[in-house]
Amino acid sequence: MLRFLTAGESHGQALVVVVEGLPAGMAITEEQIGSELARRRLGYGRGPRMRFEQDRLTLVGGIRHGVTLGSPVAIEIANTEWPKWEQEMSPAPGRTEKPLTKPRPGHADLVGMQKYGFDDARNILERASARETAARVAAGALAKVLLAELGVAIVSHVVAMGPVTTKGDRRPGPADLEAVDASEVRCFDPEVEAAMIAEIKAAAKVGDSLGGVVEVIGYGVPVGLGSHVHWDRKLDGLLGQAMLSIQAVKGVELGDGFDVAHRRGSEAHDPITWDPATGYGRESNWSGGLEGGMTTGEPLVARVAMKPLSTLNRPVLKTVDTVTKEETVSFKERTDVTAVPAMGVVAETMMALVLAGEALRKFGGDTVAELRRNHDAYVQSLDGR
Ligand SMILES: Cc1cc2nc3c(=O)[nH]c(=O)nc-3n(C[C@H](O)[C@H](O)[C@H](O)COP(=O)(O)O)c2cc1C
Ligand SMILES: C=C(O[C@@H]1CC(C(=O)O)=C[C@@H](OP(=O)(O)O)[C@H]1O)C(=O)O
Repeated sequence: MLRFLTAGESHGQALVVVVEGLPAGMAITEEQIGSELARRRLGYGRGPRMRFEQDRLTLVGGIRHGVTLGSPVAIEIANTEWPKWEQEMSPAPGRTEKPLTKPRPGHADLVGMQKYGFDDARNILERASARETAARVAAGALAKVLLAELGVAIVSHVVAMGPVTTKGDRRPGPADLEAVDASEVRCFDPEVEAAMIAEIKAAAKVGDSLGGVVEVIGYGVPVGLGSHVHWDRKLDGLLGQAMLSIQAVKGVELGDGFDVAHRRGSEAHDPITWDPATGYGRESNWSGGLEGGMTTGEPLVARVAMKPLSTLNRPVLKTVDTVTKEETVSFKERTDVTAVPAMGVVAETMMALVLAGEALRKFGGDTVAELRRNHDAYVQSLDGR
């Protein structure tokens, strides 16, 4: 079993993540984690904060001389902006002189203030903020290393930015990841990429924000991760929860998802094939690599929809001042216009963490060699089955 916990506030001193359940003997470098963190910060439309703030990484425990020990791995991501925020975010008793009292519609501000009994929205938004996803991505980097040992690779790309969508259904493979990363919007098609950038520019010009859709694909996933036997073991359910836990994600589609609902059964299910050399296969992959809550061995495909960000650079969204109860508007001078490309990297992370957890559940092992041996023996045993 793989567990992880994150802690820390957006403008706090640091984020911390503890990952428990990784086998011993996994080779891990700070650079691997750092490069995943860097990928998450990128993307056209990200706000100014991404330019001046840096993630300062420290491997606190669980890794010695570049190898996991089998003990919990603890990672700290220090915030280089902390000196500027030390007073505002101090854990010592005291109060901020000016509490934030104009909650933004669509953010966690108002409901959080009501639920947790605060009169300062900062007590809520600091934790609701997607800065927390940096800690998840650090954990996801470890999960990706584990999955690579089993021949699993995860790729994501942006398929919609606001109204601009990709044409056709060409999917990047593992070898295309570098090309996708080289795109400022993580879109595989240069023509559509240009239209997406134009759309972001247009939204930014009028102080508005954009959402979009990302496709995440898991390659090399073995047959039989997840299970049909109980609701909370179904991989579709685990993936749905993991993706929907990402800030501003409002929809998840597995395989052809909503589209299959409009087809007849004869055009909705992937015909099963048999090849003496490669065993069972599917003629198509409308199911997105999932049947009965288990992976089929076909690419695992999830599409993840993000709403337009709720902080706007233009004062248009109506709200109420929680002190005076007077109508006012919510706006801020600094926000991302869109974070869809960054969300794609977070979605890869969530798929990696779910798959790594299920791989450990199925194959077990205290060392990575044991995990690999168990995996390979199982894959071998499928020969002809
Ligand atoms: C990578 C990433 C960056 C985000 N950046 C912003 C932002 O700059 N401004 C904003 O209002 N929301 C941003 N969000 C979304 C908010 O964190 C999110 O809407 C908020 O926590 C409320 O949660 P909910 O939308 O899931 O209900 C971002 C989300 C992600 C995944
Ligand atoms: C800091 C990150 O994302 C932040 C997520 C976020 C939000 O409301 O979720 C709002 C923005 O922060 P601020 O309002 O301070 O400019 C983003 O920059 C990050 O991803 O590392």
